[in-house]
Amino acid sequence: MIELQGISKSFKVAKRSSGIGQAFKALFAREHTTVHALQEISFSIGEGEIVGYIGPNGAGKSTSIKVMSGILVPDEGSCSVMGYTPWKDRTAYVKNIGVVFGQRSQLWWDVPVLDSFELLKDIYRIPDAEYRGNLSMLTETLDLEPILKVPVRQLSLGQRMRCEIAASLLHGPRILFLDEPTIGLDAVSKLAVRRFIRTLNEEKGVTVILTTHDMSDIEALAERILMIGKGTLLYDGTIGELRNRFGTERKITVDYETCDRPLEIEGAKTLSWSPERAVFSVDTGQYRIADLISRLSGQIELLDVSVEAKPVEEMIVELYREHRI
Ligand SMILES: Nc1ncnc2c1ncn2[C@@H]1O[C@H](COP(=O)(O)OP(=O)(O)OP(=O)(O)O)[C@@H](O)[C@H]1O
Repeated sequence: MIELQGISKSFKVAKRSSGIGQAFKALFAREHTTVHALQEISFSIGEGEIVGYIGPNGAGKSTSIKVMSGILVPDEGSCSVMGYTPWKDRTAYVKNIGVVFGQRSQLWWDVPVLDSFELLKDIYRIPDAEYRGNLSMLTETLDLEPILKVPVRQLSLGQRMRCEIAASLLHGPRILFLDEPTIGLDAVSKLAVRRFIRTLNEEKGVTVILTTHDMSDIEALAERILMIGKGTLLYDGTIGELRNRFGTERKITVDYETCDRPLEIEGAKTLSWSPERAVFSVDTGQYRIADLISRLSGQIELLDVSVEAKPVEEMIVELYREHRI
């Protein structure tokens, strides 16, 4: 559905010098530097996938989204999305995609949300019946009824984001590009946005490309991760593969009434112990967690047990460190 082959994009940026003398000189001979935002990026994404596109600040994520959505023309390489070259066949192409930039609005600030939607209906030339069907589905699933008549500038960030997502889907696109859609949202709004994206993907088969710095977004939504750093693609794999790459260690925390001696279980290394709680580390490649818990419960009455893998956030930080980005 999406195919990028050797995409590169550079920006020429004017050098800023300090001091009045330097600024005067720059009026006549401005110096430039080149920022290589994307360097020979290649990947393909299949229909119905949800892909997490991650990387540290300035890695090239937004530039990639802009190339894929046809806003930017790359210097080199080819990009085909549903058979279109995004920056060439723009008018026909944008009917097939939805784009949300979390940091920027596509809604008109001073008019009620519904008026913005009507304008988008005209811009995208959405047939009446299709518009009404999509609007009613989006109003219900994103709980927009109470805010449809409110001007955008009066909305909270969470309310606005739900409207932005609806706006990007009014024309029923097959692909949705989301650039930091949960930035600044509270926990409840984040969960609502994630639930909606998941349902959209499962029920309508919409392909989703999601950039975010929030690794819990990635964990909740993306099966596959593309990681970019300094303009280069550094990792392409599933979260499961990432977990295996970082080992099969799991942390087991057990709570019990009281126990006056450290518990010892074959196959588990004790990380910490107190009369009410013990924490073990287990290699699940060698020992089954169920066996360890059953051995523990044979020794002591357990009140609570939790099993944790290394958080995705930590794995990603290690991956960034490995690649020195
Ligand atoms: N219009 C532009 N003019 C000059 N430089 C740009 C422009 N757009 C992006 N860049 C540079 O290209 C590089 C990649 O930027 P990009 O916005 O794609 O990163 P990002 O991964 O989305 O970062 P962030 O997570 O901070 O949003 C950065 O060094 C940025 O300064």
